[in-house]
Amino acid sequence: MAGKLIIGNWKMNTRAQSAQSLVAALLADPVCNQPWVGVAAPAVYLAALGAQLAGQALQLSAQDVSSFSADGAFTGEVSAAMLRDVGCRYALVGHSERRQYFGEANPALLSKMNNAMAAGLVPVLCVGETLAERESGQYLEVIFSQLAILAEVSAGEYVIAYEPVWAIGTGKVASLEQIAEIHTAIKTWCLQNAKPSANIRVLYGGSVKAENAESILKTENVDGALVGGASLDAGSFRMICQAAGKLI
Ligand SMILES: O=C(CO)COP(=O)(O)O
Repeated sequence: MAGKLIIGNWKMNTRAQSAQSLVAALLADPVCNQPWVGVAAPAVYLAALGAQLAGQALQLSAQDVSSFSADGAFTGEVSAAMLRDVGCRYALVGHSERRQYFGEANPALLSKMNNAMAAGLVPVLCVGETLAERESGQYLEVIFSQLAILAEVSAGEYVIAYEPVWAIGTGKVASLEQIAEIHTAIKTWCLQNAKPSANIRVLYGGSVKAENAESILKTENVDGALVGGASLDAGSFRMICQAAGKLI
């Protein structure tokens, strides 16, 4: 499938009713009910949304996946097989909020990537530098060290999302030059170092909105977007999908 991939990351938002209403609005809209559009919903709502999305084009994503794969005594964990069982196609891995608040780091993230792919999910590995790392000029080293697990993953399909931490939820968007630089560097790094993926797609995330989506999506080596806040509003998300749809 050529073209863009748009995933809305709802983070820790919605309730059962509002989650189902949001999905119902997206399903009723041919601009959004597309196989290249997905929603990453809270784990507790995935089963209901999976049932709602059965047979539809719109895809379901988890926001995380366990680093443990076998069923067993791992209290609180949700395995890749469980996510697949309720209809997920994607799982975010290593979102900066998971790295920041839950101490997630490369060894566990490698297991998450492998478990997701083994279960038939497409993991979306999130990478990105903090403001301090950008200002110190070390941002490429930081991103390459986060990508390093891709040299070790089992071969399979995965997606990468570049989300500069300083652009998440802040309204500060990376410039198109900054985005092009990093996306090109990520693809070059992957070609040289990563296990081959079916096709390497790099999404941009960080304050993507209806107003800036088209210019970001047109930028060199940007294969889609991971949308936070704007994905909670069907109208805003629709405009982002519309911008992507024009570029397919
Ligand atoms: O973290 C993000 C998506 O995963 C980006 O969030 P915002 O679009 O709210 O900045």
